[in-house]
Amino acid sequence: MPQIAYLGPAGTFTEQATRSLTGDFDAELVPFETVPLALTAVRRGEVLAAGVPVENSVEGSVPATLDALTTDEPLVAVQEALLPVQFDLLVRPGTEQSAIRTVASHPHALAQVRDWLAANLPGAEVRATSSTAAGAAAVAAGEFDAAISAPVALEHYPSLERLVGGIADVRDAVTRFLLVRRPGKLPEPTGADRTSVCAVIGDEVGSLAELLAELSLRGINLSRIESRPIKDRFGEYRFFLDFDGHVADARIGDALTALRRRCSTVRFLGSYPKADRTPASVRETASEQAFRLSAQWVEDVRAGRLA
Ligand SMILES: O=C(O)C(=O)C[C@]1(C(=O)O)C=C[C@@H](O)C=C1
Repeated sequence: MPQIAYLGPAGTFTEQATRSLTGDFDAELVPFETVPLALTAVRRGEVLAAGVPVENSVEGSVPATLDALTTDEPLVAVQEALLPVQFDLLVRPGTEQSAIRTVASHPHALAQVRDWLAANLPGAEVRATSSTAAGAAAVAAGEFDAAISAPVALEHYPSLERLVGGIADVRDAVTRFLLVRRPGKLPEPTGADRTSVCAVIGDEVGSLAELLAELSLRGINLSRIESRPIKDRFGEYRFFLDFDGHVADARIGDALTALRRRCSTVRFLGSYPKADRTPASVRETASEQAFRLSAQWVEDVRAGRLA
C-alpha cells in the first residue's frame, strides 16, 4: 500500500485534506512534523506523495510550503483540494474559559482567529505549535491550557473536550491543499485544470509586466501571483504563478515556452484538475484548433507550400 506524507500529528486539517485527496486509492497516511520534512520524504522516495497546505483565503499563502517546493529536487502537484476551515477550542475537562492562560495552535490558524481570541480570551498568551493538532497534543500533555484545533482533532485526543466550536473570524474561510509527488506521468487534461510554476525574472524595467503579458496575450487566466524572496540575494524574488489550463493545452505550452525564454529559471510545479472543477474559458483565438491551424500555416510557408 503506498504511503502518503502529511503535516501531522493526526488530527490536522492537512490530514483531513490528504484523506480526501487519496480517497480513490488505498494509502497509508504518515505524519511528519513539518511540511519540509514531508517533502524531503517524497524526494527521497520514502513515501509516494505528500499532502501540503498552500494557501488560505484569510491568511494567504503558506510560506513554508512555497519555499520547500522550490528548494532541492523538483516536485509536482497532481491533485488539489479545498477545505472549509473553522476551529474548535479544545481544553482538558473541567477547564473554564476564564481560567485559560495559554492557548496554542499553528500560526496560520492563530491568524485566522485573531479577532475571536482578542474578544474571548483577551488575557491568554498565544503560543505557536507546528500544527493545530500539535497544539491539541500539547494541551493533552498539560503544556498549555487550550488549543485552537481542527474539529477532527477531538477524535484523536479523546482526553480533551470542546469548549467552543465553529470559531472563525471569517465565516467561509477555505484552505487549498495540493498532493505533490516526484515528477512522472502528468495527470490527464480535463478542461478544468490549473498549472503552477515558479519563475525568477531579471530586475529590469517591465520584466514582470512582460511575463504576465505572455499569459494574457494567449487568453490565459492568472488565478494567483505571489512573490517570495530569494533568500541569499536581497531584493530578488521568485514569482509563484497559478493559471487556468494544462501544460498539454497548446496555449499553455506556448506560454511556457515564452516564459522559459524570458526567465532565468522556471520551475514547473504541476498541471492538475482544479478542486472546484470550473472549466477554463478559452477564447476562440487561443483554442486548440486555432493553435493547430496557425502552426500548420507556418509549416506550409516554411515548406514553400504557400505563396
Ligand atoms: O495545522 C494544521 O491543522 C494544518 O493542517 C496547517 C494549516 C495551514 O498551514 O494553514 C492548514 C489549514 C488551516 O488553515 C490552518 C493550519
